This record gives sequence, structure tokens and C-alpha cells, in this order.
Amino acid sequence: MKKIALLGATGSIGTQTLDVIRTHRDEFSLVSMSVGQNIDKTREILAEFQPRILSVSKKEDYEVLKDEFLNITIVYGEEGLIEVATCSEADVVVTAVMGSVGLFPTIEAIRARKTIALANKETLVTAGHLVMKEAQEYGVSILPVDSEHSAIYQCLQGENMKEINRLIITASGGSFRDKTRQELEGVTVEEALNHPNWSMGAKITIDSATMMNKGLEVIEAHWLFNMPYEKIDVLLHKQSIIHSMVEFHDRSVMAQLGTPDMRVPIQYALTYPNRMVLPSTPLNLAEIGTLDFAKMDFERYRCLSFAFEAGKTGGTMPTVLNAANEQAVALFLEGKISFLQIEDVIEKALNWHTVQQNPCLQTIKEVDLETRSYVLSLIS
Ligand SMILES: NC(=O)C1=CN([C@@H]2O[C@H](COP(=O)(O)OP(=O)(O)OC[C@H]3O[C@@H](n4cnc5c(N)ncnc54)[C@H](OP(=O)(O)O)[C@@H]3O)[C@@H](O)[C@H]2O)C=CC1
Ligand SMILES: CC(=O)[C@@H](O)[C@H](O)COP(=O)(O)O
Ligand SMILES: [Mn+2]
Repeated sequence: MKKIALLGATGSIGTQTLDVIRTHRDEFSLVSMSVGQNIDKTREILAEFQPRILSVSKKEDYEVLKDEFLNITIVYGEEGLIEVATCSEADVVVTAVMGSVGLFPTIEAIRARKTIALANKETLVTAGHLVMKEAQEYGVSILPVDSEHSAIYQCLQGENMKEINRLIITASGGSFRDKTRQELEGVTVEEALNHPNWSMGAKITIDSATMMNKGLEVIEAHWLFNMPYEKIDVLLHKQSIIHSMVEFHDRSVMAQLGTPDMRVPIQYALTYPNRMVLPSTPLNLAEIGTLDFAKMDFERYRCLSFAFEAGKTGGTMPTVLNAANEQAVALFLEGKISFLQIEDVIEKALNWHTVQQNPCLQTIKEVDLETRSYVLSLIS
């Protein structure tokens, strides 16, 4: 029986992780979980899965739930996230919170020698050098959940890392892939949230529309696979059937394919190196007929250029990229800035910041906060 700590149980990845646990009750159990503010859904999850520890974001929710669920340890805030992630019984921590708030619990989980099933890409973007160093020091595996990185990981099984020529990350193009830049003026939040292939949380769906999701994934791949940026390519592939590819020195290309269903990479991370049955829709290529590919347009998707530049600059630059993006997307979702302003404020933040190399955790925390304040100052 594998015991799971789940950060972000009420979200899109969290819900699908619970579905995987539900499908394999004899293999997995939920021992601890965190949520944000969705307390109705939390009550349902607690009743069904009965974890030992729950963390909520707000103290007010903690006050209510602690009197309601007397046999569950209830905690809250950033300390609560760490308590969930370091729960003594847990073997594996699924990091499915949204944003850089996932960094500190992930670091503490590594120090507690938990295997990490990593969905929360912002953690690697903001502090990849520290996360990978800690994982190496503590002998902890970081198993990718993000579909592209899971695909690459699957293609690399039994391969020699020294024989890789390049990684090819596929990108659907997001909600606005058929629009020109001019047509992006005045697009609505509702339109932006309409991803063509995946049903995901709001923030990543907007990232997908701006192509920042792919930028974050390039940086995530750089750290996970120790790959220089020059060897990471992005390819437009609108069906999201090929989840990513690896080209080797002999020009052989390995790809992983499947219908878009995040339960597949989630389950793979939980069962690795084995596989188990999953009631997912089989891939029917005859029915799909055609798979499309196109060259990435870096003028159209400026956020992808920002990410490559920030990644190559290194130091605190990816932290700024991530924090500015998180703040800008939040402002867009609140209706306070337009879709095109997202990339404008990110560009301003990157130009404003003076990079510091090899930042420690404290510096990353400070730069993250300063960047968010800077972005807010731009619109006030
Ligand atoms: N969804 C997907 O298919 C994929 C997602 N990812 C990555 O996985 C992560 C999660 O994405 P997704 O599931 O879509 O996101 P969702 O927005 O659906 O879920 C986020 C989860 O995190 C919780 N949360 C949000 N903010 C905080 C906070 N400040 N403190 C504590 N908890 C918080 C939410 O709680 P509540 O709702 O209760 O407020 C919810 O449980 C992201 O990093 C994303 O990039 C990667 C690949 C695919
Ligand atoms: C499911 C998943 O992993 C997402 O990150 C997905 O890749 C988003 O799709 P695009 O960013 O390619 O639109
Ligand atoms: Mn992805």
C-alpha cells in the first residue's frame, strides 16, 4: 500500500489524483491533504478518504473544521502545507497546488525523504537549482506529473542521457491559437478559459493561452532532465496527442502518445516504474486521422521568448518571470488588466529586475514578493 500526501486536493490535478486512488483502493491510500478555500469540496473528500491530516489556507476555515472533524488533525497556512508534505506515514507527495506557494512544502518533503510526484511546475521554475540540489543530497526521486515531462520521462526509460540530441516539447497553442495578435485585443476571461483539449485550473489555462505554460515547461524540463536550453525545442501540435518527444544522436525520435487525460501521467508517477490498468479512453488514431505540427512563432507568443531568456540568464530571473506571471494572471482573472497586458507587465518586471546569481531560498522568497508588489504598482 503506497501512502499519499496530496497538496492541492480540491484542484484539477488533485481531483484526478483522488480518482486514481479511488480506482486502486488496494494500492493507494490518502494520509494527508491540503486545500485552499473550497471547503464544500473538502468536506466531501474528507468523508470519502479520511486522511489523518488536513491543511486549509485560512484560519477561519480551520476554526470551523476542527470542531467538525474531531478525528482529523487540522492545520492551516504555509506551516500547514509543510505539515501535510512531511506527514510521517506518507511515501509520496503529489504537489498539485497552484503557484510558488508549493516551493517550501516541496523542499521540506524532500528533506523528509519523500518521493515527489511533481505537478506544481512553478516550484521548479522559481528555484529549480535548489530543489534539484536538495533532491540529489537526500537521494529523493522527483517524478514528473506534467504531461510533457512525463512523456519525456517515459521515452527515456532504459536510455543513456548522454545520447540525447534534444527534447521536443509539444504545445497545443491554447485558447487563442487561431487568432492573430490583433484579434487578441479585447478577448474576455471566459474565452481565455476555454482550452481546446484539456480541462485544467484557471491559472494554467491562461498560461496555456499566453504560451507562458510552455515557457514554464521549458524551464521545468531544463531542471528535471539537466538539459541546456539550446537542446530544448517547442513544437506546435494542436491535438495534444503526442505529449512530447526525445531525439537521440542517431536521429531516432521517441514519442509518447495518448488521449489527453492527466490521470495517465498522475498514475504513472504513482506506480513508477510499473504500470497499472486505468479506465481511460483508448487512443484511436484511425478516428483522429491527422496530426498537425507547426513551427513555433516567437513573435506571436512573446511569453515563450521571455521564458527562454529568463531561463538562460538564470539566478533570480526565473523567479521574477514566475512571480510576475502569477500576479499578472491573477489580475487578468479579476478583470483588472487585459489579456495582452499580461505579457507587457511580465516584460516590464524582467527589465526592472537586477539579477542575482545562485539565490538562496530566502532571496527567492523576497524576490517573489518584491516582484508581485512591482506588478501591482504598475496598475495602481
Ligand atoms: N490541471 C492540469 O491538467 C495540470 C496542472 N499542472 C500544474 O499543477 C498545478 C495545479 O494545477 P491545477 O490543478 O490545474 O490548479 P487548480 O487551480 O485547479 O487547483 C489548485 C489547488 O491548489 C489550491 N491552492 C491554490 N492556491 C493556494 C494557496 N495559496 N495555498 C494553498 N493552496 C492553494 C487550490 O485550493 P482551492 O481550490 O480549495 O482554493 C487547489 O486545491 C499547477 O502548478 C499547474 O501548473 C500541470 C500539468 C497539468
Ligand atoms: C495537461 C498539461 O500538461 C498542460 O500543461 C497542457 O500541456 C497544457 O497544454 P498547452 O500548454 O500545450 O496548451
Ligand atoms: Mn503540461
